[in-house]
Amino acid sequence: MTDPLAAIARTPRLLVALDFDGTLSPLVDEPMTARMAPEARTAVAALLATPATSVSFVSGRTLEHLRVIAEHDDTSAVLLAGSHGAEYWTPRSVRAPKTTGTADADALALRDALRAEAESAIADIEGAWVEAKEFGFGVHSRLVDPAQADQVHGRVDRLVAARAPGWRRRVGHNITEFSFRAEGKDTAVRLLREATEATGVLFAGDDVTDEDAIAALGPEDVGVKVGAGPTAAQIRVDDIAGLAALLLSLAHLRDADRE
Ligand SMILES: O=P(O)(O)OC[C@H]1O[C@H](O[C@H]2O[C@H](CO)[C@@H](O)[C@H](O)[C@H]2O)[C@H](O)[C@@H](O)[C@@H]1O
Repeated sequence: MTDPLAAIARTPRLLVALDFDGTLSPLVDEPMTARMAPEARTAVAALLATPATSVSFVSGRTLEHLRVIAEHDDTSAVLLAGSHGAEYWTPRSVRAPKTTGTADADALALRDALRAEAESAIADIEGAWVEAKEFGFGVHSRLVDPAQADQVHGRVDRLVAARAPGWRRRVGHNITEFSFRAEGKDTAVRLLREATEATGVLFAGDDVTDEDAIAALGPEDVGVKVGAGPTAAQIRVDDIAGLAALLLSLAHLRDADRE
């Protein structure tokens, strides 16, 4: 049987698309303090130094927040997809993907109103909080007594179902997210593939929302699941360190193929 890593290493133009939280960065209580693990940082740098290879972070984070936690600036070669594929940043050498979704004044007003209502709905539950996001918001329960977590998410689920039934709902690690934009990480991979003219994509992620991207990969691509849980990925690694080792191997294989 063909080794999927060795096969993708030989693709002429490679895109390595990586989820951020839980994949490159350990999960932490305060989301804005999340940073890439040192071994993940080393592996990303190795891939960026490899010919004909693009690296992208594909995150549910608002683009502005992703740039902070990824310690990313305008000199960076890493492409970014934020808000689950609704926002992009690319270096000057790569044409930025065009999205078709909108954010008109009515949608933004509803976002702000529902976020305030969600905050009121869970205000009595210790540790529960609402993260403001570009196209919606996220409801966090990481710091909530586990016996009350269902209540937190249930209250806001009912609120959004009644007031914004067309919004997209996503579940992740101790979070429920709501967005008036429908893009998913599958959209991100499609648009980034076009932008980078990639002939093959390796996507890695740890959470349910990453499965949108993994399920949409083609036969030439490779999906990597980080940690436990159901997946359509061909490869599973135990944790961030395991992924970093795999990415480093990919960089070495790709370099070796070119010698
Ligand atoms: O797509 P990702 O890069 O994995 O982002 C998904 C969400 O990540 C953040 O929440 C998660 O990480 C937090 C920091 O480690 C953690 O406190 C929280 O429990 C996790 O759900 C982020 O806050 C969300 O906006 C992202 O959508």
